[in-house]
Amino acid sequence: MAAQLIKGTEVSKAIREELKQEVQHIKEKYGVTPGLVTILVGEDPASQSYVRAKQKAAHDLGFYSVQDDRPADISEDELLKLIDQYNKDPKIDGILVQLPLPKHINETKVLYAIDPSKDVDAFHPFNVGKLMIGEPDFLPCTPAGIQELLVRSGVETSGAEVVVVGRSNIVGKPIAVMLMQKGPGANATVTVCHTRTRDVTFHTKRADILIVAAGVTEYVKGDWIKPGAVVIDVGVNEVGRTADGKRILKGDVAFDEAKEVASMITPVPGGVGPMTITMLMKNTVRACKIHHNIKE
Ligand SMILES: NC(=O)C1=CN([C@@H]2O[C@H](COP(=O)(O)OP(=O)(O)OC[C@H]3O[C@@H](n4cnc5c(N)ncnc54)[C@H](OP(=O)(O)O)[C@@H]3O)[C@@H](O)[C@H]2O)C=CC1
Ligand SMILES: Nc1nc(=O)c2c([nH]1)NC[C@@H]1CN(c3ccc(C(=O)N[C@@H](CCC(=O)O)C(=O)O)cc3)C=[N+]21
Ligand SMILES: [Mg+2]
Repeated sequence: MAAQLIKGTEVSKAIREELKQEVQHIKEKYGVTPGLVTILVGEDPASQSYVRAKQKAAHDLGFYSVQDDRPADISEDELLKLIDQYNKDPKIDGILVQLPLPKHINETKVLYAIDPSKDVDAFHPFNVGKLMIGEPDFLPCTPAGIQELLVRSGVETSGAEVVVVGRSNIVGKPIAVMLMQKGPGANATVTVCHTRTRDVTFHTKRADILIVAAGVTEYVKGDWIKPGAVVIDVGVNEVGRTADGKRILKGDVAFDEAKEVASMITPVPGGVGPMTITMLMKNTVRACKIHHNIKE
C-alpha cells in the first residue's frame, strides 16, 4: 500500500493524555472539575454507542459526567426546560444534545437554547458566527479533529487546494470555513461540493487535500483522487453486524483503491471518529476554564 495511515486513535490517545494532566492540574490548583452532560433522546443504537463512548472518555479524564437519557416522546418544551436546568447548573460546563432528534422536536430551537458558554459542540449560532469571523471560543468537534490530524501529520494547508464533499452544518460547512481562514493550519483555497455540483470528480481530482463527508458508503473511488493527495474520510456508515453484534463500519471513500493513490489517508474506523470525541473533551476543559476564569 502506498499511502501512510493517519491514525486518529493514536493521535487521540496522545491528546487525551495531555488533557488528563491538565484536568488533574486544574483540580489540584483551583479545586474545580470539568463537568459534561450528554443528553440522549430516544433509543437509536448508533446514538447510544456514540454517547457511551463520550461518557467513557469523560470518565477516563476525571470529569464530572452525567448521562441523561430521555424517552423519544419527550416534548420539545420538556427538553428545553431540561437544557435550561443544565444551563443554570454550576457543576456542568458542557452540554451535548446528541443529534439527530426525533421529528417532533425542532433541532434549531434546541441548539439555540444551550448557553453559548456551555456549547461544547459549537453548534449555537453565536459560536457559528464567531467561527465565521475567525474569533472562535470553541471549534466544532469533527472539523477541529480533522484540522488537528492534518497539523499533527505535517500536512501543509497553506496554499493547498482543499475540496470538501458535503455541506452540512456539523462537518462540511465548518471545516470549509476553518481551512479558508487566515492563520496556521489553514490558509487553504477551499471548494465545497454537494448534490447539485455539476461534476464532483472534476473537483476531487484537483484536490491536494480531499475531505469527504457525504454519508454515502465508499462514494469516492480511487480514480477520483489526485496521486499523492491527502484523503480525510469522515464517513461512518454501518454496513452490517458481526456475529457477536459489533457494528461493521465503512467510510465515504473506497479505502482499498484510495490507499494506492493517496499519500496519506484516514481509516474508518480509527480515523476522524475518535478525534471528534477527543475534541469534545478539549472543549469541555476549555469551557470549565472560561467558567472559572482560569487563564493559563
Ligand atoms: N467521524 C465523525 O466524527 C463524524 C462522522 N459523520 C459521518 O459523516 C458523514 C456525513 O455526515 P453529515 O455531514 O452529518 O451528513 P449530512 O447527511 O447532513 O450531509 C451530507 C452532505 O453530503 C452531500 N452529499 C450527499 N450525497 C452526495 C453526492 N452523491 N455527491 C455530492 N454530495 C453529496 C449532501 O449534499 P446536499 O446538501 O446537496 O444534500 C450534504 O451536504 C456521515 O457518514 C456521518 O455518519 C458525521 C459527523 C461526525
Ligand atoms: N450533538 C452531536 N454532536 C456530535 O458530535 C455528533 C452528534 N450529535 N450526532 C452524531 C455525530 C456522529 N459523531 C461521531 C462521533 C464519534 C464517532 C466514532 O468514534 N467513530 C469510531 C467508531 C465507533 C464505532 O465503533 O461505532 C471510529 O470512526 O473509529 C463517530 C461519529 C458525532 N456526532
Ligand atoms: Mg446531519
